[in-house]
Amino acid sequence: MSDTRDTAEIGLIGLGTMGANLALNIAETGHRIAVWNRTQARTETFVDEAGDLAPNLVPTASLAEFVSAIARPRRIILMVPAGEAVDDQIDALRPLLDAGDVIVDAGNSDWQDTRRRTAAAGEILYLGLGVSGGAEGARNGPSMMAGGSDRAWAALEPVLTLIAARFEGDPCVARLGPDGAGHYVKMVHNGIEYADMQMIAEIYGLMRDGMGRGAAEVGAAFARWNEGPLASYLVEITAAVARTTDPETSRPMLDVIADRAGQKGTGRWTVIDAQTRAAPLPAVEAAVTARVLSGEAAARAEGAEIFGAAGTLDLSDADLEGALLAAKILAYSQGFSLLAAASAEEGWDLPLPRIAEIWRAGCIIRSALLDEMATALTEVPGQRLAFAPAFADRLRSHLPALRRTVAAAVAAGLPVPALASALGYLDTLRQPRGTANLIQAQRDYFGAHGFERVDRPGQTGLHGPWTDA
Ligand SMILES: NC(=O)C1=CN([C@@H]2O[C@H](COP(=O)(O)OP(=O)(O)OC[C@H]3O[C@@H](n4cnc5c(N)ncnc54)[C@H](OP(=O)(O)O)[C@@H]3O)[C@@H](O)[C@H]2O)C=CC1
Ligand SMILES: O=C(CO)[C@H](O)[C@H](O)COP(=O)(O)O
Repeated sequence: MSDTRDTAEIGLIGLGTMGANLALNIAETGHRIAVWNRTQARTETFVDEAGDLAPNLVPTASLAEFVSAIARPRRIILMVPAGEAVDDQIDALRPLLDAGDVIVDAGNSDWQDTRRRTAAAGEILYLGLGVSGGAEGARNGPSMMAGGSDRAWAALEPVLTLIAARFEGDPCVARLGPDGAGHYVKMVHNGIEYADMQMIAEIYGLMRDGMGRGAAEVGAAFARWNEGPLASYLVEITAAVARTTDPETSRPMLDVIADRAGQKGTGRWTVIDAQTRAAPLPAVEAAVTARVLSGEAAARAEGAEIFGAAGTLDLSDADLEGALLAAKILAYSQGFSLLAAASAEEGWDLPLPRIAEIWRAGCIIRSALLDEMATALTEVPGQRLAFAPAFADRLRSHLPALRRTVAAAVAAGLPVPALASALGYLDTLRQPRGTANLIQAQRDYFGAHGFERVDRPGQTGLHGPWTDA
């Protein structure tokens, strides 16, 4: 390739689904961007197909050429799979970089890896950047959650602001805290995404299996709901996929796709992290479990043989819409509660209203509700979103629909684990005297674990006068 020294303002490594689109997005802002990909043929195809944007791309054939093509201080975005690939890429880059250069990890890295890499970066600056929006978002405007030092952020803020999605002119990007804070928020975003997708899938299952509706009818219902308070990217794409026909068989696409969902890890990480902080997200747990059980096709077939088929449902569209809305609010509320817990524990001071704001456009969980959530989180900082007056009102209106839907599904034997868990979460939070007194009695009975009495608050380690069972 020709001499490219210092000809680019920024660089990007990893021209896969996200990296290629992000590079084109940056090129479109007028920035010249150097690109390098492990498999060189991909770089060549990428530039060949870049059309009018090709003059702003600086293809490079080696890592050394890539680094020398970028003006100093260098800004280098990594868009490669999380884990070993990121460490390997940093190790390969490090000897080629100078103090003050910035590495940006824009993949879905584990936030603790980002914390470790930030600490090890020395004179190289490090920014952990959660990017949401899939291929379309990366190309036309993602939502981005940054974690790192002020210096690292200052180096990237101008270009990230230019490429970000905008909600009424407000760019959907922010520095949310130091080191792993950005990747942490992206992880929780993905946890909410899992719950949102699972709840939508459960509503689809009720329509398909309990109400005998075909994919086109399902698509029409989601399209209608997307005009109301449920308006969101995930509801919109659900309507689109349900209405798509397989060109090979002329059957609905949904009917030809195997019912086995994959996962890369962020949902599972969210659940594990939440449990370690005693800030559980049952709706996300249910969604992760459902993805795992979706892989148990043989067991599900055997279960159907042993226990028989599910029954039918008598529910209105209004019930299904209200159920999805209430459960969705509860899932987002659980996510924000986890962010609040992590913020306090890690000393991050996460700006929860700003997080809701930068999720209003560009990201996979964007939803009409997020603008209202940003306001609610500003008005009642630290409060559970579900208890904020605007959302408590919405929940009071739609909980009867969620109850009718869950009750009917349970009675018919149709699985609604995420919808039911959202309801169980709220019902637990509205039970002034819970049932953990019995748990404590049992623990004391079998293991002398002790309990506290209601009439002697603060005095712990008391034991019961248990007799043999
Ligand atoms: N797809 C999505 O919707 C989203 C993905 N992400 C995250 O973005 C990151 C990239 O994802 P995506 O673009 O989908 O992935 P792809 O699989 O499409 O692309 C991966 C890219 O990384 C390169 N790569 C893979 N392994 C290595 C390695 N060991 N060393 C150097 N380069 C490597 C590949 O190069 P090669 O051509 O040689 O294989 C390719 O360019 C991931 O962390 C993902 O979780 C974040 C948000 C959304
Ligand atoms: O980050 C994303 C969206 O926000 C990625 O698409 C991610 O891969 C989704 O997670 P999973 O693959 O586990 O479904």
